[in-house]
Amino acid sequence: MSLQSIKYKRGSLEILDQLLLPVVSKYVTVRGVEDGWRVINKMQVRGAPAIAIVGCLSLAVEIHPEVFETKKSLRQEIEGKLNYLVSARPTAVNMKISADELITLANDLTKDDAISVDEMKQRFLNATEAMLEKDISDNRAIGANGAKAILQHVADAGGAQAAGPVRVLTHCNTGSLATAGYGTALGVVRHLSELNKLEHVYCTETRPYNQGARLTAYELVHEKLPATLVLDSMVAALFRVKNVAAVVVGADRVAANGDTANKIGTYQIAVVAKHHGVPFYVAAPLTSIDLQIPSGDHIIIEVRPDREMTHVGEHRIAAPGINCWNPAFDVTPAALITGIITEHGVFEPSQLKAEIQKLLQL
Ligand SMILES: CSC[C@@H](O)[C@@H](O)C(=O)COP(=O)(O)O
Repeated sequence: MSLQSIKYKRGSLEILDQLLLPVVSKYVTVRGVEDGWRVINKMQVRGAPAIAIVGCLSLAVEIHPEVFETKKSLRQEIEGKLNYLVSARPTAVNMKISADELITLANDLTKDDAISVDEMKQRFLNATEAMLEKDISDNRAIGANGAKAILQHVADAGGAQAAGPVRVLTHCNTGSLATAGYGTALGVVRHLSELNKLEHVYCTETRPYNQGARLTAYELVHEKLPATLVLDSMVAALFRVKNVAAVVVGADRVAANGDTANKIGTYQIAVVAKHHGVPFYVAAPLTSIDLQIPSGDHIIIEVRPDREMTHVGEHRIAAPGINCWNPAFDVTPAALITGIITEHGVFEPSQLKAEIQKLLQL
């Protein structure tokens, strides 16, 4: 059974505290929006899809016992609190996209005279809860599409791994812990394994928060997948000697031109992959794609506290007094990206906007 980062039933929400993993496995109760904002901001829950789902469900558990006199008061609460939740972490777009969708729903229901305030609340709860199932089914589709694309690329290129199984590299954590389940980039790895086409997966440590060493490694060991941890500084050496067939990473925000913000260190892996001729894939659900911004220059990069660099847990590792720069994400230019793997297919960055507009009939 895969790990469960989010436990929800109507009126009750718990998240697996990712600050304590892999040493302690403990669930934290999220009683409402204040708790939701805090667990996202402190990174007790993290990963773009999980941030959005926990944020929206924190509002669902808050609203569940409340009684609203009017649809207008319910709508105001939904809009105000969702916009507040968007401010917990700025780079990932999923929370913003989900908030906008739910606010639109609340506005439509407010205008519809045939719907009572109680029905409006039920419809809002149903829409929020549907995010859990949808995320898992999207991830399964991403896994299948990504595995197919990687195997096809390897077959087209010929060479040692032409018939698979393949060796892949991933960065940060994009698995069950970062989503409602299955994972995005890690879903691709999982699907390769289900096809018996995964020879080995390498995961980076992902300094400074160590999502790779603490979380991805934990998931890979849990799933008994053939995996090896490498330090972030080892990627070039790894490509030189280990015959890696592809890189697959997640995304926090993909701009309309395909530029992709993801965990700090992603950009340098893409540069090194280009040098070695290794295809570089981004796995992202449509909820991570921001067609409102033309390029990655418009993405706000979250800068995290120095302490995440200077300390590991309570232990100081950096010289006291040194200045720190700690951006949590970087932007990989579209030119370095082979394909963007979505639940609807794999798109070249230059085709992304047109393909999605076609899908959404914009
Ligand atoms: C499916 S998770 C995709 C991204 O959110 C992931 O790659 C990442 O960068 C996570 O960053 P984090 O700071 O741990 O929230």
